[in-house]
Amino acid sequence: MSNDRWNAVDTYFTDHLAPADEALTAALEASDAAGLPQIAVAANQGKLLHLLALVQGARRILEIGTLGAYSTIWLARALPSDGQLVSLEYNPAHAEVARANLARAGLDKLVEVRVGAALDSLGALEAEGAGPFDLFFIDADKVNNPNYVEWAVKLSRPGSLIIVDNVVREGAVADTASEDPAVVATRRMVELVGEHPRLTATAVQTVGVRGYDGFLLARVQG
Ligand SMILES: C[S@@+](CC[C@H](N)C(=O)[O-])C[C@H]1O[C@@H](n2cnc3c(N)ncnc32)[C@H](O)[C@@H]1O
Ligand SMILES: [Mg+2]
Repeated sequence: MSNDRWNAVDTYFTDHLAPADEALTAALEASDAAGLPQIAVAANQGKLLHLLALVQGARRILEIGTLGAYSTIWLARALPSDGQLVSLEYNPAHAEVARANLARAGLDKLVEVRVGAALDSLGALEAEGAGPFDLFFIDADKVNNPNYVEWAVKLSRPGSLIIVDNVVREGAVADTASEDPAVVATRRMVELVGEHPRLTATAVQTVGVRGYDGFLLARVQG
């Protein structure tokens, strides 16, 4: 089946179930204008994040990898008015675009974008006694995915959800011989999750406007 077919189906679903609005469109346009890479989640994936946060009744969300805050907007829109989302971003230029996009979306009071290497910010969050978070969206440098999952468990409560994006690596995740650091780390993360005594999880392959990919969903048990 061709990418054209995947795109057409994604567009059909998105038009009917996850239509763009002014703030989402403006966020993507501002991200493009600032030269950010076009690697945000697709609209229907953003809506899935939104729905997962709603189903979870999430009040506190931690995102690792902000880019222009497109996924952040979908997630933050599921929060109650006293909710909080912390999004960790390494690149100050990305964070600047993200903050402007969040302000335009009216979400700047709910969302804090923290600049720095996520591993440093996660340490700082723990030291501050932040958490527990109800939902984690991990979508940054893939080589650190095992570390990010460990941190998510540390900052979780029983029942927290952990979503890890882009786990398929164009199918290479099943390649035991791959030496690609992102693939090796993703495999380590999947196996860590599978063996973790406090996690129950699955992973799903997806196709669509972002090509062939997939995500992992885990729940922290008691
Ligand atoms: C795939 S993009 C995030 C996309 C965003 N979640 C969305 O779907 O709209 C990954 C982001 O992670 C950031 N990043 C890369 N390494 C990082 C690190 N060590 N700590 C924090 N952020 C990092 C990149 O600068 C980039 O903005
Ligand atoms: Mg992603």
